[in-house]
Amino acid sequence: MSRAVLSLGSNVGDRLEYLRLAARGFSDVLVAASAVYETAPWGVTDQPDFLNAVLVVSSPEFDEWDWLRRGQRLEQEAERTREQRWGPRTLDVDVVTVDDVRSGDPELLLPHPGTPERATVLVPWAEVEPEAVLPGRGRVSELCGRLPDEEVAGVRRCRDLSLL
Ligand SMILES: Nc1ncnc2c1ncn2[C@@H]1O[C@H](COP(=O)(O)OP(=O)(O)OP(=O)(O)O)[C@@H](O)[C@H]1O
Ligand SMILES: Nc1nc2c(c(=O)[nH]1)N=C(CO)CN2
Repeated sequence: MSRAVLSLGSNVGDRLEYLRLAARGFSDVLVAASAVYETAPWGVTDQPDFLNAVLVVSSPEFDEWDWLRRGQRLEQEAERTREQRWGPRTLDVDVVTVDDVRSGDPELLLPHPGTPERATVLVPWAEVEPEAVLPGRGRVSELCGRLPDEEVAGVRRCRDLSLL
């Protein structure tokens, strides 16, 4: 049995359709889906804005590697290519947490190390799980509160779009 938090991102092509492809790919194990957010790019800033969202998923059969593999299969379905670190992509599925699992394996770092600094993950996650805790780092809502205002403001909820 495991429960995972997944971050979805897209900034190439039909961004909403790619996020929906991912949501459909997890529909059998879906617990909750956030709203869709339009977000300013971080890392490589000279690229189009992203759509981001978070899924909470749970399955009696899955371990952390199963979540990673299913996400990677969906990235392939979205014809994702790997050209540049932090560069444009049709679909990114990151495993943010799996229960309290800690992993230093470079193929699956858990919790995902970028999480405390990424408003694009923390804001949608706090929306679906207001009491959530990032293992070892504290409450997600408090981590959000520590980010610079302009980063949080760069994560804009799209009221006219929905994942499901
Ligand atoms: N928690 C994780 N979730 C998803 N992939 C991970 C995780 N930890 C390590 N990886 C590994 O990261 C590798 C590269 O992933 P990817 O190209 O999506 O990185 P990125 O999205 O550009 O950067 P970042 O991981 O900082 O968001 C994959 O081969 C995958 O095995
Ligand atoms: N706003 C935003 N910026 C990014 C994102 C993302 O999901 N959202 N993902 C990246 C590579 O993982 C690089 N930059």
